[in-house]
Amino acid sequence: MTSGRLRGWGRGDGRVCAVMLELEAITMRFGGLTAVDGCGFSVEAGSITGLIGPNGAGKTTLFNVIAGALRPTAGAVRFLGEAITRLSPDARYRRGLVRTFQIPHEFHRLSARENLMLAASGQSGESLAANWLRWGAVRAEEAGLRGRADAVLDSLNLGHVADLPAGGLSGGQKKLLEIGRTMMSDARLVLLDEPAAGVNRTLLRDIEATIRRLNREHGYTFLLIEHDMGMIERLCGHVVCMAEGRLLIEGGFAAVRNDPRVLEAYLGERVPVGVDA
Ligand SMILES: Nc1ncnc2c1ncn2[C@@H]1O[C@H](COP(=O)(O)OP(=O)(O)OP(=O)(O)O)[C@@H](O)[C@H]1O
Repeated sequence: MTSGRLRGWGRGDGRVCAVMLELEAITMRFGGLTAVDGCGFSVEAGSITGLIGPNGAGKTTLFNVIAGALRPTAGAVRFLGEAITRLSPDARYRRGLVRTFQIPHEFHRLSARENLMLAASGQSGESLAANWLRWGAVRAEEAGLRGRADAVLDSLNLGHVADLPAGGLSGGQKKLLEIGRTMMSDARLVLLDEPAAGVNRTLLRDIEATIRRLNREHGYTFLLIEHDMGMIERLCGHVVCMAEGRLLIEGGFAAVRNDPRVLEAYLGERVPVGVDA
């Protein structure tokens, strides 16, 4: 069962880009350790692409390079046809490249609703001058944001925790809140880091349904790191497998699952669910 619907994105210059993200020979070294070693692949617009690989394969490091938290030692990142390797994480976020974290990064004292309102980029309430000069407009915008945050919370079945401090939510609810934050931004590509980790079965289904809905109805493209192969199989039309910093194989889930190199890469680890030993 795949999403994998191709959808081009207007680039603003009248052309349509079918490739959302291109990684060209990315290398990331930490001192003497090469965490990512000449890794390159593309993510198609409208796809849900899975990034798998054994522990230490370099997946999270690659996410950090894509999101701009790390400047690669070598290689280039292109987003919607534009080189973004030197852009800050903020500039990437404003272009619609949004990431979530394996361990959610909520503001734990703020309510779930306030966390979402903060995620909406570019509201005039952020500017002191705007607060003084256009008080009425700012208030109206805040009311609009509040309504949008409540609608997002409702759609994630989190309406009942809107006023609670985000720090008190369960692990799964925090993951949903992270996805909710992407819904408050103008996301085009969402990088999801282990959305299934530590989440119970019911919430896992909610998270999967949300990802599928955002992909189909809102046109979000997803690149997701996940060790839960059931989730990868159910969601991802395309799978990329890394090992020891390199691209090992990419393709449909079944082809990747049955590739002997993948089984060998996972040797010595718990063979992932869905991969026949
Ligand atoms: N900031 C850092 N400084 C030094 N080494 C690092 C740093 N970040 C990651 N590494 C190393 O780079 C390698 C790749 O780590 P990374 O976290 O990217 O792997 P991963 O595929 O995401 O693993 P996992 O599935 O276990 O989360 C590991 O050997 C790790 O110890």
